[in-house]
Amino acid sequence: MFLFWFCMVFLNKDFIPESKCRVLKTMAPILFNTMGTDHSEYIEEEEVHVKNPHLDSMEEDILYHLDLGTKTHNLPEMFGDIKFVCVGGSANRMKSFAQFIHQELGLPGDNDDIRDICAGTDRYSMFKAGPVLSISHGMGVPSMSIMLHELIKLLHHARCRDVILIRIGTSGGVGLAPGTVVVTKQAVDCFFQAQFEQVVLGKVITRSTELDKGLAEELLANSAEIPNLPTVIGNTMCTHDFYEGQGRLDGALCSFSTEEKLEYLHKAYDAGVRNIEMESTVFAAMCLTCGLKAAVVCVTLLNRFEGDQINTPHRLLLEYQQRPQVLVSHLIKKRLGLIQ
Ligand SMILES: O=P(O)(O)O[C@H]1O[C@H](CO)[C@@H](O)[C@H]1O
Ligand SMILES: O=c1cc[nH]c(=O)[nH]1
Repeated sequence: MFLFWFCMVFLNKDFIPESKCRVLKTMAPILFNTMGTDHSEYIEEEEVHVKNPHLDSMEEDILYHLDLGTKTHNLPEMFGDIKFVCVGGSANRMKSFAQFIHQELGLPGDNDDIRDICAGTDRYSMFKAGPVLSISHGMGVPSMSIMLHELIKLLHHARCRDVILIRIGTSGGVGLAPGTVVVTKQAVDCFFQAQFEQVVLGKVITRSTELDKGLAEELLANSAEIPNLPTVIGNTMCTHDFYEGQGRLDGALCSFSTEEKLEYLHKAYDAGVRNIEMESTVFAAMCLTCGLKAAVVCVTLLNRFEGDQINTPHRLLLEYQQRPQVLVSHLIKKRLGLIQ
């Protein structure tokens, strides 16, 4: 009880500077986690909700594709302090993001020592830097969905609280200059609807893909504080294919004309779509259902009104990929009170 009142007094904004207050507020749930459950009466914290009644009766939960489990690993000890989870398609990108954020947060130790927590499987890669978890999800909805099932259970078993999830990805731009960062307003399907359809036992279940508005606005406001980071807010279309599914003329198959392609992309633009990628709807839907605040931040690699092939030099592509990382790192540092 002493610890509780100590923290309540100490977290009072009038008592200490705002920057320190934010760091302590971030740490407070970790302190409170060690104190039993009654603190929830006093401090509002968002738990990670799994929506599966069967989980409670399972003696052990094996997170097969992450090579982790509730009996083999002490998940609260390994992950209980996680506050930010960043996900992206490629293992290398997520490793360099973990190294980058390690450096940006001024964490102790050498960022070359950051190891892949999921090294026992080659399905996904996961890296931890202080309160930040960085995980790869592969390409497409099924790959993202499997990773998210296991990640959300992991956060639940680890008793994490107040976690936000951000996808940092790449995309095709619609009417935007290559290199523009798009903060997603709404994740929409290929009919421009803000919904995700999952077939369960032969029936279609439709889930909302609403993202956290406050978080998207915060990211957009943060982008204005960073030089050379052209950023817009707009809808992101999620497709189940990179080629025909995104109206490309350069796949192994193509059943439409250039005019039909452009007509579709213009319709998408008129519906508010500013970029196209392949995971945002399932990401948004699963996070929303489980009470997790989520955002999607993708850089555009090309303007789809002008072409389909990604012929940007490799060096420039790498620089573009870093832009969502720079923006998200800025947000994390601000939230932790490390910058004003
Ligand atoms: O840049 P990432 O996160 O890999 O995502 C985008 O790139 C892949 C296609 O090249 C798709 O997975 C698409 O969503
Ligand atoms: O055009 C693009 C570029 C990256 N990722 C996509 O899904 N589409």
